[in-house]
Amino acid sequence: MRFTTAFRLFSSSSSLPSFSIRGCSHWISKVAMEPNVGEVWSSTQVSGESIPIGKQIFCNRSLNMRNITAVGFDMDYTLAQYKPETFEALAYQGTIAKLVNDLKYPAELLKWQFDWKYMVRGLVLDKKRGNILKMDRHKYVKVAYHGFREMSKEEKVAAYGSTLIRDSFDEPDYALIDTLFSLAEAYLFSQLVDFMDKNPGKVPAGTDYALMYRDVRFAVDLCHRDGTLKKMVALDPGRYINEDLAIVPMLKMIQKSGRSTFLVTNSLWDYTDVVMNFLCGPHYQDVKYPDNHKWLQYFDVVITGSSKPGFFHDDNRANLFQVEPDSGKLLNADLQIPSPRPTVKAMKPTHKVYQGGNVGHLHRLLSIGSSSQILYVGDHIYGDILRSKKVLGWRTMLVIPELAEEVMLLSDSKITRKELRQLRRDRDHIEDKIHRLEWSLNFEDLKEQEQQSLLSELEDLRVKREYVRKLHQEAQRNCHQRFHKVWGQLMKTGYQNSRFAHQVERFACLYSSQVTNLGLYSPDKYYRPSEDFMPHEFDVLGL
Ligand SMILES: Nc1nc2c(ncn2[C@@H]2O[C@H](COP(=O)(O)O)[C@@H](O)[C@H]2O)c(=O)[nH]1
Ligand SMILES: [Mg+2]
Repeated sequence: MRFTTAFRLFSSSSSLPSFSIRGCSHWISKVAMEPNVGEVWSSTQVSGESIPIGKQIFCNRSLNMRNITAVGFDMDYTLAQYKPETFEALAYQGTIAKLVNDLKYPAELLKWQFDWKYMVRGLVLDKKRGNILKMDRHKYVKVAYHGFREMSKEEKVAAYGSTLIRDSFDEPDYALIDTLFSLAEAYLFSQLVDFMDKNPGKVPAGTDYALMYRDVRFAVDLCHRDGTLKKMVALDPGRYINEDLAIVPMLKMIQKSGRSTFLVTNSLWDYTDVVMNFLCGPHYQDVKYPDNHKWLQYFDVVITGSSKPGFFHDDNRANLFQVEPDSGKLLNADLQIPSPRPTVKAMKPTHKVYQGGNVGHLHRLLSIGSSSQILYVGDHIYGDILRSKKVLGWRTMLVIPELAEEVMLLSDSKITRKELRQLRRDRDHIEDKIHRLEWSLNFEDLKEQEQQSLLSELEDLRVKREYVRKLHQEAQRNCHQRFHKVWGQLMKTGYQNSRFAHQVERFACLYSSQVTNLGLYSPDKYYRPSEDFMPHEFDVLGL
């Protein structure tokens, strides 16, 4: 048997009192006694008969919950919704501090401010060119900024317009902003690009955009690993995480329906315990028992330090450790999980907290016969959703907090969108007319008078076309800016689905703004997708 420890988070620092898991109780009881500041992210109350649009669960691929026997959750940005204005700001400040103190960037960076609303998910950073891109589902770059300067159409075409060499826009030359954790680093990268362009002598010698990105990535990574973020969250979770009163009722509902529940998070045990204690209690009534890991009762299996997406790989040979919740000690657990025996229904394991391992371990711990019996809810397309669905065949639900606002704005933009579509049709109509006139003028045997009349009509139409083109462009810009001043609608780029939307469509069976929206539907719900339409069907059916 091998003993080691899970106390990486708090034990590495000397600047704050060194905590043990038991030691955390002093701030837990503080949290328990003092009301949490800030808004409640969601509650169990939904007024009215129907589910408000911002809380609905949308379905890409039909999913009958009756076939699901285990529901699993990611923790960070899924169950725990961080407040970007404090949490991402903390990551931003911590990263700058490391750039200045460890990597010798100029001290004036310490005065920089973070606009947490500027960056959005789904963007792509071009590390070499210092550009931030938004593209459509065909990977055509539609919006592009160099630092904070909008690129002209000509610049975009020069950098990304080649139709012969289609770029994949993937690592290593590009970085995907596919988790909310990346917003601060993307913003800082843009600031540094601007800064270097204006002050080439002020950055360390030999620095280019790609190197700057690497420095930022290194510093962000360190903030997540050395406790810069986690110690602060542990001291005052309510400052960084939205309280969510609907989590416990949702978990209870799933358990009551006879399904297993599990948690698979990349966070280590001590931090997981901090966050889950905050989300699930102990609350005020439990002040006497603040450190009892009460939240564990809502899960059958908890896997921390899972190293997703590697956790989902078949060839992952990571050892599985049992975690002793009170002490945080690790015990090698690989040998103690029974192999699956299809004829004998395995007993539920008495121990439930683990670290590491792989998906095979989890299936055995849950006695899962078929991977399609699992629904996993996460926030990260690559870390949580893509591999679990594509390779394992798990059913998936993606949490997209931005969706709540997006659907509200979408609903407000109905009239504008109708007008936009009409302008587009007008333009098409004029262009077709122009084509017919040009055809007649070129290929038909016309009399002089007829020719003059067609030429004059053609001239009028060309003026009209320009007028409608400008109207359409203006209306499109207004619509774009109503969603986000710079990047527009999360799920669209012009008339096409955005690259992010395309990924959601391909990899998430379900998607919704909050994990707790699951609690608003029957645990036996049959989720059905909406009908698909091809472009010709829109016209023929008048949609
Ligand atoms: N070392 C790094 N850790 C990171 C980074 N970005 C996020 N994180 C940490 O991952 C987990 C996510 O947990 P999950 O519940 O969503 O699986 C959390 O502990 C984050 O702090 C990073 O860039 N480097
Ligand atoms: Mg997560």
